[in-house]
Amino acid sequence: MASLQQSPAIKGAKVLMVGAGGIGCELLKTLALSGFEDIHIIDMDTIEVSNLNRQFLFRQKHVGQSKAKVARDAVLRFRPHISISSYHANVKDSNFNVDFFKQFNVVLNGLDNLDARRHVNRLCLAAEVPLVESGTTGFLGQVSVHVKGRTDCYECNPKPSPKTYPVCTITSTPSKFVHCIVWAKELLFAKLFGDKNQDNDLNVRSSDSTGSSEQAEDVFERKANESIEQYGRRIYDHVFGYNIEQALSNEETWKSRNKPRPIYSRDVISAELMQQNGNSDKAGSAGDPLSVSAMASLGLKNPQDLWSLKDNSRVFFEALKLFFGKREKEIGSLCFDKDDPLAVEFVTAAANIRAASFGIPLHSLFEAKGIAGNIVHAVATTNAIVAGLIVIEAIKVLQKDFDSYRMSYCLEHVTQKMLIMPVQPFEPNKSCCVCSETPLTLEIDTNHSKLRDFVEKIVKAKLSMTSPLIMHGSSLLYEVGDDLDDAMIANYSANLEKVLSSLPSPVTSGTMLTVEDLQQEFTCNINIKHREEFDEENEPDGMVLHGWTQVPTKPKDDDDKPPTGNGDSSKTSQTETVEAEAEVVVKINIEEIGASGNKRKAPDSRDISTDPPSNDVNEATAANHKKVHKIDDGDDEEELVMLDHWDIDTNKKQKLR
Ligand SMILES: Nc1ncnc2c1ncn2[C@@H]1O[C@H](COP(=O)(O)OP(=O)(O)OP(=O)(O)O)[C@@H](O)[C@H]1O
Ligand SMILES: [Zn+2]
Repeated sequence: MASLQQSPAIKGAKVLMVGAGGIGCELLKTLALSGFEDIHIIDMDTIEVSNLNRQFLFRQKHVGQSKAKVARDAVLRFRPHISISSYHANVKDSNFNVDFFKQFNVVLNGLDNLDARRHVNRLCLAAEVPLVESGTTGFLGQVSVHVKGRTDCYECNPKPSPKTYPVCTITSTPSKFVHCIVWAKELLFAKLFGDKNQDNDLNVRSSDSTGSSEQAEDVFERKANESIEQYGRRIYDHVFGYNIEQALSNEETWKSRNKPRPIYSRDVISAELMQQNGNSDKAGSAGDPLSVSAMASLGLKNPQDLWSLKDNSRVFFEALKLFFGKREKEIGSLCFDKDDPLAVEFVTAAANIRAASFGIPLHSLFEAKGIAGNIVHAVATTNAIVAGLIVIEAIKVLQKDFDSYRMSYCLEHVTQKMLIMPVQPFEPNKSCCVCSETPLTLEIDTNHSKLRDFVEKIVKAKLSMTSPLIMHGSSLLYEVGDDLDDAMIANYSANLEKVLSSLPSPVTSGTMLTVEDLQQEFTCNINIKHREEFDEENEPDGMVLHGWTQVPTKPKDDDDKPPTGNGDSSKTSQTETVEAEAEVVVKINIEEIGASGNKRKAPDSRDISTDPPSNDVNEATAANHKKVHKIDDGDDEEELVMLDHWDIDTNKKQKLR
């Protein structure tokens, strides 16, 4: 270490760290102790109590303060002679442009989301600064080096997309606890407490036994003069009783499935118990919404206890009562938040009651919260190992030791006698639209899709552009920027509402659009192909982008039977972001690791899934579809999306277990 600390390459290096969270805290400490003397940190967050168990540079007294600044101050206390600059800001802010990035010798990412990682990747490519990228999920971790022209870029390889479930699995035929959680948080919670105008696939048929044509929406509206107990019972009986009876009446659905059992509140909770349910005085104060808790009110203490159907029903009623009693102002604008205790209690109870109805094992609040909040518990040691690996790669980059660059994977179980698996970096993917400027193809209905749809669903959501500019030949269709005059703003706003074929410079089949992000200095050409029909379940955007390196969303659980005519699966899949942001991808084909155990031949570009074997769009897409591996979302274990070697022929799932 002493000799390393003296190395001019390290001492003279100017390093940018993005993210001062779990990995970032470890990284800053390791950089400082390894002899780095000029470190810059960007982090947009403030410190939360939940960070303190692993982000060891922070203490209780720092809660609410800037992570970047507190991390800087903490390290300067034991390395006072070095220079650390902190920026409490979003790395996507316009002042962190290519010129800003150019001043650094290497950039080190300790981020937690795809969008920011992509953004930094593009800036590093444009500024020609090497990037060391990292990620951890529980015991799994990964570090990779990206140097323009020598290795792949961060976006050369596909990334897993959020897990989605077919609507009818969620609304009608759940078979796993996670399906009940998605139903409880994205449908029931959203329906009762969220924005009334948003799309919601909850079965909203009237519960009116007289068969009147009561409007569906009314079922979830609290009626005038209806007590909260009456309202709660009506909702309960509607969603757990009446809706299940309705579903049962479709016999086809249950030919190959276990029939659910309708549950009515009167069978679970007596009128007397309902009256005594909960002690609101103990439930927390309306002035502090996050202190309000049905568990406290009911005297339920241990979040790891498994509640009975009766207890879940009590929590359901109590949580509903507390939302209306203590948090009424928020009703209509709430979104599920894993850090909102009352929301977690309600969702746990509702999911468990639904699970009981469908014969699915019930779960504790602790477990349900983990599933609902997509929580994979962070392991401080993994962060520390990954930080060490980042510094090792950074030093190689600074010493221009190209042949020694490695991607490293932290494994959960020893594999080939190793827990940390180093492999040679990939070569650049010649079809990568980011580093190889290969054009993309977009299938879209040019007569129905508006420019706004294209901007939101493709330019922002898929291409992660922050300040896009869209051109058709020399005609500018859309632009974002601070320096636009009123006439331009009005013109672009009008364009957003026009369908593509009616734009001033019409976009039709065969058009090539150029989309550019000025901040990222990233330009991308998109060939437009007119198409009219899209599969609502598999192509919910109503447009399909080809040649882009995101793994297509796998539309169905393998073990979910096809819907058998339940009738209400007409919309998009429910998005269940079990793996959405923690996108660690383990891409090792164990067999490819040579006898020495630490080498992997850099694959030729055909090995990389995003480099399809032919230019045929459909063939490439079909191949990509074959290569999607399923998250096995078993109810009681966390597993990871495994992208193995992406070999079209072998297409096998590898579990590191
Ligand atoms: N666009 C961005 N600009 C700057 N910092 C970012 C950006 N996106 C994410 N980060 C930072 O990256 C860090 C990631 O750290 P980590 O994964 O430990 O997340 P966390 O928010 O601290 O923890 P948790 O999500 O578990 O509560 C966070 O501190 C976050 O603020
Ligand atoms: Zn690339």
